[in-house]
Amino acid sequence: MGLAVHTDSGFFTFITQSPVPGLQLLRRGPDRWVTVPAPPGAFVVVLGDLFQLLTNGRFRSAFHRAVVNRERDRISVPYFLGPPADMEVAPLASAVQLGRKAAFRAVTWPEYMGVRGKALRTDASALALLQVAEEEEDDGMPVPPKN
Ligand SMILES: O=C(O)CCC(=O)C(=O)O
Ligand SMILES: [Fe+2]
Repeated sequence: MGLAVHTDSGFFTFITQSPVPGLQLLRRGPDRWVTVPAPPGAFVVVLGDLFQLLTNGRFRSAFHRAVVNRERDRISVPYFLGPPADMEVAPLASAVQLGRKAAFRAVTWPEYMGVRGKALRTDASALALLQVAEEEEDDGMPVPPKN
């Protein structure tokens, strides 16, 4: 089973993989897929959308995908770390520059998942739907690449 390009929802994802690589991260400018090595015992840490929201866009969630091959089985175990379900996540005051507005509205993780479902149906990104002002590094909301 492979996985189409996406960002994760929580703060961080910790992924451990069998020795068959398949996880790929998108590097920007120019866009290219980079295969993440899978040394035994290693965990890959992926930043998710709620971390981007929390840091007001200072840290960006990473587009990634998983590719598989017919020759060798690949197993990966992701652990999704995020806030408790009833906790509202909003941009940290210390991440918003003086005189600027928070770029995103506050959401809980379950509320974010609802927005993400809506985003999937409309081809938008969940973070774009939660955005209320421009991000500080104003190079626009990243657009997911085509697979
Ligand atoms: O299979 C992998 O290494 C990635 C899994 C993943 O991206 C996810 O479950 O969100
Ligand atoms: Fe993922």
